Amino acid sequence: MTETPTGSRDPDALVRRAGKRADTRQDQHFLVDDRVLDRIPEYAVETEMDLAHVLEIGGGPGALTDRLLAVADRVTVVERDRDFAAHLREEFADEVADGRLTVVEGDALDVALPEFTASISNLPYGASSEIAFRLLPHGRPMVLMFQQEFAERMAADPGTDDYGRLSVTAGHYADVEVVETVPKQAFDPQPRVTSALVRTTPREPDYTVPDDDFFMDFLKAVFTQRRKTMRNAVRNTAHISGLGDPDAVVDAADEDLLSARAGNLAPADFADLATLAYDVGDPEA
Ligand SMILES: C[S@@+](CC[C@H](N)C(=O)[O-])C[C@H]1O[C@@H](n2cnc3c(N)ncnc32)[C@H](O)[C@@H]1O
Repeated sequence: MTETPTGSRDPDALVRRAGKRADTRQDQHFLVDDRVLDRIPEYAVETEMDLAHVLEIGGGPGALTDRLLAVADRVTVVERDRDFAAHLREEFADEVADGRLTVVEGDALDVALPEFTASISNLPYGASSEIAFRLLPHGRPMVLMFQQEFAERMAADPGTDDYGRLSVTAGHYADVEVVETVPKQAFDPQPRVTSALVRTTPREPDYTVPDDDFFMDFLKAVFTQRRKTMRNAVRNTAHISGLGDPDAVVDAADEDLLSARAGNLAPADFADLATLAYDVGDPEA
């Protein structure tokens, strides 16, 4: 335990007190740059995120946990590594005793998640996509660290090289912005690639879809063949192939969409086509 006030623990000292070498096969790359660590909660505070109960995935030695405890009423941290989970309980024993910190030892893809008001995490990159798509449907604002390339694809606009299925699926749940790129040197051990912080602001989509699962399947099918026109992209996909049938009755607006390529369509366009596919395709096929 330490007497250091919450929010100013030295990240290197935390790593030493954790008494464990980072295992990069477990995605253990720890943030050791105080300036980056201090800015992360700021991205939440400046947009007035509700910090009543912050969920952190992957606490590690606890440098970010420490910053979160300084701004949040309550924090739950999920950590898969048993030794780091034990270290977090010891390092923040006062906050655990006060009920301000809960340490859940387990895999973020499996454990029951608490009701949280925001998530702020430096994600394990090996599972960052799965974890993000487990969190996004909760409809809470988030500040998350990803590999830069992934972050840029998530935030990309239609018509850009980075725009793809990831942009549309993430954008289905939230507005996504890259707020900062983070160099490798901010971590120890350093990851192989540059990182980036993403802020997500949940919103209801400005379109409707037949159902979310069908929409996600539809996007997967059309982006697998992103260089083809939509009509050709759906032709070999059994349950939506009715849409690619030249005899299918579609109105002029949808005809235009079917002649376009996925990379140039906006989310609302995909929603229109998914609705049409739902109506003309054979869901049993
Ligand atoms: C990139 S480190 C971040 C650690 C710390 N938050 C920081 O910023 O320095 C990711 C952490 O997630 C943990 N982790 C890896 N995979 C996990 C999973 N599937 N579920 C929960 N924690 C995981 C690792 O043990 C590691 O402590």
